[in-house]
Amino acid sequence: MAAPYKPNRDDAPGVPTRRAALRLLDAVLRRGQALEGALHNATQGLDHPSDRALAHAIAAQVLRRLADLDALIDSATRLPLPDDAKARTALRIALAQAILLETPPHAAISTVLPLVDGGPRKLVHGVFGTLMRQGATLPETPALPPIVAARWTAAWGAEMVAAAGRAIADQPPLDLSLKSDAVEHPDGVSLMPRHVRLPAGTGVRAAEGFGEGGWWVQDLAASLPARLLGDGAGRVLDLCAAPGGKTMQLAAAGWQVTALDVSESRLARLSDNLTRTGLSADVVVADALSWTPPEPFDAILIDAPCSATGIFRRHPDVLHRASPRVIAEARDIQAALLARAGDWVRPGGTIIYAVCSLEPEEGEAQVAALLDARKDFAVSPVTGGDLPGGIAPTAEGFVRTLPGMLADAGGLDGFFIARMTRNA
Ligand SMILES: C[S@@+](CC[C@H](N)C(=O)[O-])C[C@H]1O[C@@H](n2cnc3c(N)ncnc32)[C@H](O)[C@@H]1O
Repeated sequence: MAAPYKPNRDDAPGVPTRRAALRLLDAVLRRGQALEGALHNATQGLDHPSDRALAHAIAAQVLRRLADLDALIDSATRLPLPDDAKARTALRIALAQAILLETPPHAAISTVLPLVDGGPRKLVHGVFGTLMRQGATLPETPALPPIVAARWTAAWGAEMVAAAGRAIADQPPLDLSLKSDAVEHPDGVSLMPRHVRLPAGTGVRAAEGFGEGGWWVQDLAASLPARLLGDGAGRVLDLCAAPGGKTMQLAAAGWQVTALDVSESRLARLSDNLTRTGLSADVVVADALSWTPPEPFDAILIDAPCSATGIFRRHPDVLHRASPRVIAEARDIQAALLARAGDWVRPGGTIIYAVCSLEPEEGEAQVAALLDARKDFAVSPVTGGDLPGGIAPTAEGFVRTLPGMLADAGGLDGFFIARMTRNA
């Protein structure tokens, strides 16, 4: 972990926030950290929550529009700046503010120039000035990082890539999962039973019924895996459970839930969520790669750790962190989890395998490998009735949500989900 940051006392107002944005971008783009995970360290020394929020917003906008911002910068420099040059990142920050966050250009550049003190200040000033004089704008539809665009074009086609670009431009709506349709909840659009969709930017804690605990925030796609198990029919293992969105669904549906996760801090959030919603589960802190259950379960839900490229709308950093190495590492853990869990479900029992990833090797390929290796498992095909209107199962009976689906209703995250049963 990077050493905590020490503030520079000579900084003019506004500069520390831009320094924090620079550290955030450095953490994501150079060290492969998650944007949310880097926030605490990178914003040390910013006393006001609004400054921390601004640093976060600037970094998130840069990550959303990185390819387009870089194209602008390259259009105004004779020799391309190296990808990881501080001058390039400083320009990305200044341009994102001036073009996307409505910061007056003089404020956008004057707060950024100190970031390149002792370096190419003149160049940064000159490139920014040139672009502002030209009235630089960004394309209406954001471009994806070229490596992601190439990968997704190969896997899903050009139309999906265009839809993913459009999805980056819009703030996604807020989905709630309800404990039951009878609970108090804010008014919104319901796309399935026990679901409500609210406009983007709705504040959660102030929303109706938060204190009563009748609902929790969960993207519509993320609610599908637990729905596929139906009403409680015995003991279920929620493997990789924290922070507990699916645990709460399963408990609310009447399952006796064992919620296991390797992360103690994330499980603390799961316990808080259970307390707020008045639901219960047996919570186990353990590494699923070494833990063994005392007896088999009736069902297992594996919401496996993954590259998380399906949640790029809310977490644009995933687009830049999901390198081939990261995807390959996730794939190895997923295969090991699936292989172990196969022995933990009773004959006749069900496994749900889910990943919030748009990479086929983490989804379709994992299930194909399991079905190949374990002849005692078969797909239990998902039907249209299990899914929101407008989404159909794949020909194999899986769920594959992609950018572009339900676009008119606000879209949903990218997920792969399979339901399999072990032969009795
Ligand atoms: C996709 S998240 C789970 C989200 C959760 N199911 C929900 O709906 O709120 C994946 C989880 O896997 C956990 N995890 C990763 N490796 C693990 C392992 N070897 N054993 C148990 N949990 C693991 C992570 O700590 C993380 O909480």
